Amino acid sequence: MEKIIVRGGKRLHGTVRVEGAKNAVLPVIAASMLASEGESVITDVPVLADVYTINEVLRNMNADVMFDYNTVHVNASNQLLTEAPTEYVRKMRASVLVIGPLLARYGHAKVAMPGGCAIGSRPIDLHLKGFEAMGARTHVGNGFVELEAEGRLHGAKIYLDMPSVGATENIMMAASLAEGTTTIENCAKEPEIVDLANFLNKMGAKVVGAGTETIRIEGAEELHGANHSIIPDRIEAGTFMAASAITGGNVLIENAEIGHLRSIISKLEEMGVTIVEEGEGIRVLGPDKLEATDIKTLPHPGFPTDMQSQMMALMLNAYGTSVITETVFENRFMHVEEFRRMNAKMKIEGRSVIIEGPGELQGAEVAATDLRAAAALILAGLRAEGITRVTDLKHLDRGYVNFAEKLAGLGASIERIDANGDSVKPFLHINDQPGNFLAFLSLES
Ligand SMILES: CC(=O)N[C@H]1[C@@H](OP(=O)(O)OP(=O)(O)OC[C@H]2O[C@@H](n3ccc(=O)[nH]c3=O)[C@H](O)[C@@H]2O)O[C@H](CO)[C@@H](O)[C@@H]1O
Ligand SMILES: C=C(OP(=O)(O)O)C(=O)O
Repeated sequence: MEKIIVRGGKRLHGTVRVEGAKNAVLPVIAASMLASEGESVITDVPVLADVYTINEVLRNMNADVMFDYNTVHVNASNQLLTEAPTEYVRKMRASVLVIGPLLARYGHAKVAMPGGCAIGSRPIDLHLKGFEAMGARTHVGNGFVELEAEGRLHGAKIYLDMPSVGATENIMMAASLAEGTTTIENCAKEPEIVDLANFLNKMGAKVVGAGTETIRIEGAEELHGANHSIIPDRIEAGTFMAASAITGGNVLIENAEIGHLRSIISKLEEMGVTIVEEGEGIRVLGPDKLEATDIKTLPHPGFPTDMQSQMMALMLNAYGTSVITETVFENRFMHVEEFRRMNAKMKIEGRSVIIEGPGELQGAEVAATDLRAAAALILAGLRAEGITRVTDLKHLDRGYVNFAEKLAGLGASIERIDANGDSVKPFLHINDQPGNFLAFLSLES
């Protein structure tokens, strides 16, 4: 099993560049299946396990997909299969995003029911309600969800009980090819929603209002391939901001979009971190002493749940009492137990964690319980006394490109090793043709 070994105590300094956003590229690749003619060329694509997974999902449904360095080419003009391959759907929940495009284009989609995961039960009832309002019939059974529509989907007025990112994206994609106008009220407002809307519009769709509480989509007769470059990853940016802050460092984060990072910046400033906007990005200067603060995760523009565990690592080192309240997912505190192995003192009360800081974090062997927990444990290791070993790195590889390498480039004492204790080379992207996916997975932790 691969591990990341961190020796705490180094202040980070230098420059790091943020990749394209995982949570933007996955829906954009799914949306490329809506094009009945032409190729989509998607640039600034991060080389992540999740991107390989969605590419493989599309290939298994008969789309031509090529991943060359940071560019994905999709040609979906072939007749596509309407059943998504279960082995890949199981790897990644975002695979449910193929339902909207398939249903809109062919009136049929069958996908394995995504189960819960380490952060909560994560149902897809809001996606299904939206499709039903547009004329689809849904059948859930034997571990699958199957949707069928007679003829074209029709536009509908859809109100989401909560602003689900995935439901907003899935419904937006389906509505882009439906007959008539769809409105989605109380929709998600994340920057990744805006990025998807921009891509759909380049494909010939008519989507207005993305980034606000109501999106209006006028369905088009057909859509074509388009060129699109993916927005920077605000969660990767936030994670490196936290890394600089926790080590009292001085790091310039290039390609960070400040407008997407307001809630994170505001909390870091409350903790005594200095943030300076520079031409090339955002400079983050960590203080000698972090101050306690409180955080409540919320849909955008509130504080993102995907930064909750990284901020917890900071709070463990902050002076005073901090409280984190998680309102988006009902079970996103699995990392608390792992932090405790590092001597962290914290108490879970319902949906909140109370931290009396600063603790004296000690290095330990800890397991990444999910993607962001993996990053958070590494951040804690940067500040802990002694050596921290982080296992279960398959989670990390879903969402961070060469994370250990990038931190080492900033001066961290960090190394990724394999089961024999040999150093693992950073992942160099290979031209991703069918089959190379397995080469990537062989790097598996
Ligand atoms: C690939 C991707 O973009 N993933 C992001 C996306 O996940 P995802 O799209 O799955 O997250 P949602 O916004 O849909 O989920 C938010 C909440 O709504 C609930 N819900 C959602 C759909 C539904 O039909 N019914 C329902 O009850 C979920 O269980 C959760 O409690 O947004 C999350 C919230 O910002 C982020 O943490 C994930 O990183
Ligand atoms: C929860 C996350 O992703 P996903 O929805 O793909 O599990 C994440 O990016 O932190």
